Amino acid sequence: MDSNVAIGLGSNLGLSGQTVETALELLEGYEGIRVKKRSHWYRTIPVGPPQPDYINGCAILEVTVSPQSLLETLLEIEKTLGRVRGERWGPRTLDLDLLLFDDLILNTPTLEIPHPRMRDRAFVLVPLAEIAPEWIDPISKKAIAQLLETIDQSGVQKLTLTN
Ligand SMILES: Nc1ncnc2c1ncn2[C@@H]1O[C@H](COP(=O)(O)OP(=O)(O)OP(=O)(O)O)[C@@H](O)[C@H]1O
Ligand SMILES: Nc1nc2c(c(=O)[nH]1)N=C(CO)CN2
Repeated sequence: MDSNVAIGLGSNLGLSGQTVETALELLEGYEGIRVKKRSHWYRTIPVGPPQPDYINGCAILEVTVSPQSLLETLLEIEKTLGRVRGERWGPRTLDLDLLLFDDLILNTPTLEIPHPRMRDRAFVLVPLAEIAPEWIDPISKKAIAQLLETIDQSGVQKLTLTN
């Protein structure tokens, strides 16, 4: 059975625009993963310690793999594209977050779904609302478009030259 998954992509080191594009291409190359929809890319003000602006976006995948297996794939792509783990919420060449997996709620030591911080993050909700405004977050029971209404979006700016 196919599952619908939302992921978030982010980068603020190196050639960020290229890196996030390549991440989507690599994902398409995996058995059991298809990229169904993608948002525009956005320039976003960093949340956390002072660091360069990010490029952020979201994609909807159709998958036949398990949540854990998908997480492993995301971590593998982060590694392939040069991510070195630094400080928490610090700069990175690529960050791939698993945001939503159907209407699943999962809490394991290595994987939490929905992503626990997605509801507070304009850099997630703005691109996600572009491609999945009606998707209901199973924790808050609110649609993504509704969650977006409650947060400050001023740090998120659509990039018009790409995508
Ligand atoms: N929904 C999820 N998506 C991605 N990683 C997750 C998720 N839930 C738990 N993790 C775990 O979080 C670990 C560390 O993630 P990471 O270093 O990307 O955190 P971060 O990007 O600094 O912070 P944040 O999670 O706030 O975006 C991953 O190795 C993974 O095991
Ligand atoms: N704007 C923005 N800020 C961040 C981001 C991100 O992707 N975009 N990721 C972080 C670590 O998860 C910390 N801060």
